[in-house]
Amino acid sequence: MTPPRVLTIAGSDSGGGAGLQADLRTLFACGVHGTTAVTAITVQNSLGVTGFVEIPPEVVAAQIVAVVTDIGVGAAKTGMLASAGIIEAVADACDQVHIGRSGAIPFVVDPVAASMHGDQLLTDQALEAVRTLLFPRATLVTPNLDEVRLLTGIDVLDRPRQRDAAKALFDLGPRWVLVKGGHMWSDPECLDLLFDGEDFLELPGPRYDTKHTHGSGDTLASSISSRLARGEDVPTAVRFGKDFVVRSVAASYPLGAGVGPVSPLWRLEQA
Ligand SMILES: Nc1ncnc2c1ncn2[C@@H]1O[C@H](COP(=O)(O)OP(=O)(O)OP(=O)(O)O)[C@@H](O)[C@H]1O
Ligand SMILES: Cc1ncc(COP(=O)(O)O)c(N)n1
Repeated sequence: MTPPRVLTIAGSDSGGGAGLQADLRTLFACGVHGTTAVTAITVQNSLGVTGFVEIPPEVVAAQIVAVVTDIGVGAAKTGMLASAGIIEAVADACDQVHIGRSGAIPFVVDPVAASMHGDQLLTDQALEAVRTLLFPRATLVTPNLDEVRLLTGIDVLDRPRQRDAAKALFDLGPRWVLVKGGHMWSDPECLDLLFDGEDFLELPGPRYDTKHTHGSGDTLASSISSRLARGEDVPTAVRFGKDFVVRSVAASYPLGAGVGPVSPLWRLEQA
């Protein structure tokens, strides 16, 4: 039987820890067929990103239309989008194939701005395109605290500010906001906060003492997308994703001389 399908619109990480490689690994472990619209090719290893080339915007758009019109899609997610030109092309292509709030297909926007080493993966000019073109189309946005600061100017240092940030992000137009708490270094837990414009849902989790968390954001957004593609509602899919990423951080491993990746392989070992 054909499994559910999820489209990831993301960059390639040559080290295999994050980006579309992490997405495909996670989708496979979640029993979903993953398709890709590649946005950029990074030169990357466990020590960081030393460069990237962008894929021409029209080629990114053509990949989206090609896979959705033939293979179909139950949910789509974004990762690294690199430039305003690519974001504009993604927004147009998504409208064309009914991905996002105006269409029927759930759209998870992970507004990746930088790698965990601090290497920039999105131009400064593109932030405005994320705000005005992507957020209003999104079913769910999943920023980390650095991305929250870039998008809203709010420096989240504690849980009350995390709530303020969720409200400010909701005002940009997404249906749901998930403010991830992995970068709230003073917190002994990793608390992610889901907001629908009225109610908050707290998703507490442990903070494992490991530096090997490369790809945790991609793993979270992809595992959530895998459940949205099965027709689950957002809170149910987000609860699944949080549990999935926590287990994947617990199963992370060292790789190279720097930061190793989280691993969704625990799920296959359980099968
Ligand atoms: N050390 C940790 N132990 C357990 N869970 C973690 C840890 N670090 C992050 N997480 C969880 O992983 C997910 C991603 O969190 P984070 O806030 O780090 O996003 P991110 O910066 O986009 O991830 P990354 O840049 O590492 O891909 C969240 O659900 C967060 O709570
Ligand atoms: C191609 C690509 N996409 C996303 C990330 C973010 O992942 P992380 O924050 O773990 O470095 C990355 N490093 N590379």
